[in-house]
Amino acid sequence: MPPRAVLTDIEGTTTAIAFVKDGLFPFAAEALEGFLATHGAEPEVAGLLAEVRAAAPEREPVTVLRAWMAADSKATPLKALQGLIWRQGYADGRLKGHLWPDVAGCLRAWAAGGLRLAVYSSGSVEAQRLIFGHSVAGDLVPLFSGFFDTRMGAKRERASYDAIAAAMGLPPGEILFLSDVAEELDAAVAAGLQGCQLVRPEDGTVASGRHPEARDFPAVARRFGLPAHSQAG
Ligand SMILES: CSCCC(=O)C(=O)COP(=O)(O)O
Ligand SMILES: [Mg+2]
Repeated sequence: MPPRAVLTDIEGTTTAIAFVKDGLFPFAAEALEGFLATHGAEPEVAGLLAEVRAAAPEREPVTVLRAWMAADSKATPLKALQGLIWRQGYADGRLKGHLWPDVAGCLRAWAAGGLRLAVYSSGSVEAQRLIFGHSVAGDLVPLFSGFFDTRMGAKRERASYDAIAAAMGLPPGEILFLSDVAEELDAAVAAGLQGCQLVRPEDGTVASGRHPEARDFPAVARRFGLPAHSQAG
């Protein structure tokens, strides 16, 4: 059945892994203490620090956050704080959201063709809106009708995809999930979604052999009968 909606991952799927690991993560790491000193008492930040304390009550929150960063943990309060720190960098132009050149044209063509588009990333909803809102291809946020992060559950858990399909109001089988990570696709397919692994050799991703594969978004379109991408980018 041709998909009626596309749910996409970000890192490794729409966006270079290097942009996240060598750009976004160090930006947040360098700014962490200064950000907490300036904004730590604000309700949103204080609430996230309370979540950190609840997760690891025996240590200082900043120590826990540093350990999570070092481990590339997908802990929800860390991802939310990173999103808040990146906001300033996108606003003043120090950050520009990377997208592979094949991505924006396809997203525009798919939305114009009537597909519903949504994002599911370990990056917070704020971070998702920032990367697509300040992308190298312009503001793509209006193309999306849903943004989902780890508040829906972990990306390798089937229940997260059950919850996202319910939130999108579509039968799971009508949603195509795109990711570079086979374990995320395993969970999505277990929930009944269709899945396709983005295997971008220039990003170092490796095919699992367990899912349909595509090297870029036009190849996804060909494989799943989606509208062809626009040359306008
Ligand atoms: C929203 S851009 C930052 C992505 C991020 O923080 C991350 O941990 C990567 O997660 P993804 O689920 O997009 O692979
Ligand atoms: Mg990914």
